[in-house]
Amino acid sequence: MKSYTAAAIQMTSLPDLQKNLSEARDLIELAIRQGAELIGLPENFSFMGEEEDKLMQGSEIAEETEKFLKTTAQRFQVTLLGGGFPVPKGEGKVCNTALLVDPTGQELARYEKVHLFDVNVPDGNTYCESATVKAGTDFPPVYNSPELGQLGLSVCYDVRFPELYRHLSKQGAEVLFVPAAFTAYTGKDHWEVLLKARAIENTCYVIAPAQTGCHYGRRHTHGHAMIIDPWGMILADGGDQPGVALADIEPTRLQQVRRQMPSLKHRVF
Ligand SMILES: O=C(O)CNC(=O)[C@H](CS)NC(=O)CCC(=O)C(=O)O
Repeated sequence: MKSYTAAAIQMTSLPDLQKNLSEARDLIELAIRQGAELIGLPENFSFMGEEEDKLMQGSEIAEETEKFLKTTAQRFQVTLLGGGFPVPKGEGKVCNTALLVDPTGQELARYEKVHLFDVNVPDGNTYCESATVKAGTDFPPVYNSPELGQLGLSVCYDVRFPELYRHLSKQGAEVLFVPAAFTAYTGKDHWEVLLKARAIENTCYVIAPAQTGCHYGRRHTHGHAMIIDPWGMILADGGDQPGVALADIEPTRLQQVRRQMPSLKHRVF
C-alpha cells in the first residue's frame, strides 16, 4: 500500500438518471484534478426518487449506472466505488448494490446491502426500504489492492451494525467505505459519531461519500461526506453542499495508530 489521495463525493441526486450521472462525472473530474486515485460516490448517486419510479426504471438505472462506473473509471484512470444503486433481482424487487471498479473498467468487488432501512423517523418520514429492496445475504467483500490497501465495502444504514465492520477488519480491511444517503434528522445526531466509532474501533480509515440537501418531496439528507483517519480524526468534511471531500490515505499513519492502539490484536471474541 502506498500513500495516495482519496475522495468522498457529495451530491444532491434527483429522480433523473442522466442528470445525476453527468453531475457525478463533473465531481469525479474535480476530484481527479486534485489528485484523487480512489473515489467514492454516495448511495443512490445515480437515482434518488420515489420507490415506484426506482422500481419502474430499475433495469435502465442498473445498466446505465454500471456502464457509467466502468467507462468513467477507465476514462479517468481511477479506482471508483459506486455506492449503492438498484439492480433488479426478480419478484419486483432490486438489490441495493455497491460496485468497486478499477482503472481498466474491471469489476473488483460487489456488495448487496444487507441491512434495510425500515424506520419511522421521528420527524414524520416513514422509510420502508424492504418494500422495494431485497436484502443481500452475504457479508461485504474486502478487496486487497496492492496499491490502495485493503478496501472494505458497506452501505449507509449498515453503519449502525458494528459486527459488519468487525467482520471486515477481521478480513484485513484498512479502509472502510460507507457511502450513504443519511436522513437529515438522524444524520445531525448520529452520522459523525457512528463513522468515528467505526474508524476508531477498527483502526481503519473511513471514506464516507454522502447525499445532501433536498432531493424530491420531503426527502432531505444530511450531507457531510467525510474521510476519517484510524485515530478517529476528521480529515475532510464536505459540509452541506455538493462537492468533494479529499484527504490523504497514509500507510505510515495506519501503522502508527495500530501500534499506539493495538485493540484489534486484543480482541477476545
Ligand atoms: O432517503 C432516501 O430516499 C434514500 N435513502 C436510502 O436509499 C437508504 C435506504 S431508505 N437510506 C438509509 O439507509 C438511511 C439510513 C439513515 O438515515 C440512518 O441510519 O439514520
